[in-house]
Amino acid sequence: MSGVVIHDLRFETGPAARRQSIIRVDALSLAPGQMVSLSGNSGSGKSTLLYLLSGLLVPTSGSVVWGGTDLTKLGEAGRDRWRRGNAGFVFQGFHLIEELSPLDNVLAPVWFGHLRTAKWRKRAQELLDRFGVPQDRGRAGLLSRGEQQRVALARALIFDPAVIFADEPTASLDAESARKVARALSDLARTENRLVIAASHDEEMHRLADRRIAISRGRLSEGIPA
Ligand SMILES: Nc1ncnc2c1ncn2[C@@H]1O[C@H](COP(=O)(O)OP(=O)(O)OP(=O)(O)O)[C@@H](O)[C@H]1O
Repeated sequence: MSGVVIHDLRFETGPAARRQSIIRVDALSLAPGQMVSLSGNSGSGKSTLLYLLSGLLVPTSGSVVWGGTDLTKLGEAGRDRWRRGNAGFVFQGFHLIEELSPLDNVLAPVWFGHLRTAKWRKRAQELLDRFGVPQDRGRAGLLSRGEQQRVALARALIFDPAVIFADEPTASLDAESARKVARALSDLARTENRLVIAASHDEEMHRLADRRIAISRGRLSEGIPA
């Protein structure tokens, strides 16, 4: 995976007479091995850009090319396939199945993909160990919020994705847990050559980022976040 190259990306909403530009990026490329943070006020377009980059949203025009694959040329099934093979997701609200154990949460993508659990169990355990998640407390809902987000990180990594999309990954955590998650994301980029793209309001995330992109009303600028 050689990162992403974007050209003339536009995302607009509303009827023709009242067209509203939500995202407008003339050119941008993001290389692997980096954590890229997206900052900006609420409603500036951070999540929309993540969705466009991951093919969850289709732009009005423009291209999003990942290592030669233009997501905008693929249908929904093709984009799903690309995500399964290449992308992991981390969200502010964890999106765990609280009734299941941490291990079963990490294995959930394996079940949804109709793959053999036995083959993935060891990797799931190793990922939980790596992030220091206790596995002796029953269901995931009983873990602290920081631990829950680390389970979500382990789950995002189960298929060894080249890119991780994180939407406000530290927003609902206390300062210490937030620092741990921010450092883990930065490590995943720098030491494992993944591309981490994180929308965040958290200064620590921006401080640890290799590239900082500020968004204001859907337009990007690089450097010190707003
Ligand atoms: N499909 C859509 N139709 C209409 N408006 C949309 C659509 N998608 C996004 N928007 C608008 O685009 C703007 C950007 O939203 P987005 O969620 O990307 O902002 P954000 O920077 O992630 O905000 P926050 O920090 O609050 O999560 C908002 O005004 C939102 O209402």
